[in-house]
Amino acid sequence: MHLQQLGHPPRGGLANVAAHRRVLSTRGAGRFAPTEPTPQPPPPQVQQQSQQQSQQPPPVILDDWRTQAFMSWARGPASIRFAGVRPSTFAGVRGLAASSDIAPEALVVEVPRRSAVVLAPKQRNPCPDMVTDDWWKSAPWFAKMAAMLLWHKSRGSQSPLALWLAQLPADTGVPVRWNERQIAALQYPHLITQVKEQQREWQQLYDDLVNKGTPPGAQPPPREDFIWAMSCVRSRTFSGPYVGSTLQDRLRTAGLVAVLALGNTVLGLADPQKTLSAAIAVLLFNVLYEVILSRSLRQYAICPLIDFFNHSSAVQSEVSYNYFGDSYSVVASREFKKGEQVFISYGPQSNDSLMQYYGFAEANNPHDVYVMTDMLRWVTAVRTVGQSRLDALRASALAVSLQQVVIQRAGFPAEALQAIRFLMASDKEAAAGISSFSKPVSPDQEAQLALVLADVVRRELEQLGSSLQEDMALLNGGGGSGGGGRKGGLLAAEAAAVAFRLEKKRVLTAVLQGMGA
Ligand SMILES: C[S@@+](CC[C@H](N)C(=O)[O-])C[C@H]1O[C@@H](n2cnc3c(N)ncnc32)[C@H](O)[C@@H]1O
Repeated sequence: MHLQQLGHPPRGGLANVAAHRRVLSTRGAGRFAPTEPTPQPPPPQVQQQSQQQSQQPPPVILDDWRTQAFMSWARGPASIRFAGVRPSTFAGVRGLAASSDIAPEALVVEVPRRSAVVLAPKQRNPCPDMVTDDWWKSAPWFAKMAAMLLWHKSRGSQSPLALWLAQLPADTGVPVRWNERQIAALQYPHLITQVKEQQREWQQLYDDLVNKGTPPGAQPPPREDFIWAMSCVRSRTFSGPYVGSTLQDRLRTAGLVAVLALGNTVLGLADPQKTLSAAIAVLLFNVLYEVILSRSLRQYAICPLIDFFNHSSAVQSEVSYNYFGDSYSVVASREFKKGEQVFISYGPQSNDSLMQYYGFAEANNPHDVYVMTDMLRWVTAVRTVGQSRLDALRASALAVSLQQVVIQRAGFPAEALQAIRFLMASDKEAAAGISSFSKPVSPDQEAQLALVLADVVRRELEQLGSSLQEDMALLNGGGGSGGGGRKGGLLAAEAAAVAFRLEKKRVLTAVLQGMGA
């Protein structure tokens, strides 16, 4: 069975597993759903960026004791199969480097489910000594997985996952763990609002755990640990539709039903014909129930070693679940040369979600957008709009079309264009009603519209607090980045914020260039 990574078409894979693979996606993908305009081919600078994949900094092979212990565990007790990759750092960021040439479609990593942290739908509370069943039932998936992680951590070397846990990053680099000043450095109201909401939500989850979710006699984990665990979960989990029971579980159920049916027949408790029909009915019901169930439910998994892959939107390799092998795997989507970083795709994610959930922004990300939180403010600042026209817009179906406007490099959403055409129209034109502005009214009005849009984008750029050039100078000043988290003399959080806001400015600049402004 094949699950789809959000936005990615199913791909072929190893011949023997392809038909039974399900592709999983990283969380966070798809939360942000631009609706308009129609996707365009990537602009030239994006294609250039994709080609630059091979110009990655050279890998520095990781051979510290933690990595060595983890890799021995992976090879040994965890039975993780991998070929042609080794943990390395690239300009200070850990990832997986090709240790030999990797052919397209080669199996790169395969992790048995038993060596992964998996959350299946309706899973019973696996850590009742740490969280109550009531908390478990009401907590969101990532809080449950965080509790599982902390439970394993609390068992120290007793946990089968101890050597994997030991090498998780202490600083996940995500803005939910930043202070006010660092968040403000993002300069982008849309993400600032999202991060602050996330901080409130996570605080509430922790308060619930402390006040209602800790069993009598147990100590809740420290707040910092809980927040750290949730940020690890959100940046390392893949999810996909639930596949129901594993093949092994189904065979076990079938065996049990067969034994019961045989017992019944041998002991003469029931007519063999009826027993056979009942057994078949039970098995069919079982399979059908799970097939129906699996359509609406999701499974979540963090797979050791697969969680070392960094993201690139220029590759298509995905994480898949192999039903017959009961394992998760990554198959190379293209050739990787020895020494290159082997990336996977976390899905077609904008920098908003990459920043919020993973703590980085991708340069020239083709899926990036700019969400303008209050476009009407700029429209009315750059052109005079009569009050009655504003009232008519507010009373129409397009009332919110100039709030949270999702702007792509390719342009503006159709509803926003329609609303601005209506605001700019003469009284005579406007009398035709707002619905008549869904398409260009006249070449003159379209020319006016383009001028307004260019002015709006310039206004937005002007109030961002720094220019694209200043951000580039900040990032490049002093050069280099380090594991300790400095880049161009900036601390990791500041560097990430500057890199992020630079990309937002690139989106707006590309919009201006696209309009010839
Ligand atoms: C699944 S982990 C990948 C391995 C991770 N670099 C590590 O050392 O454990 C996801 C995290 O890796 C980092 N990451 C992934 N892709 C990246 C990229 N293209 N550039 C910079 N950091 C990236 C981010 O910190 C993200 O939260």
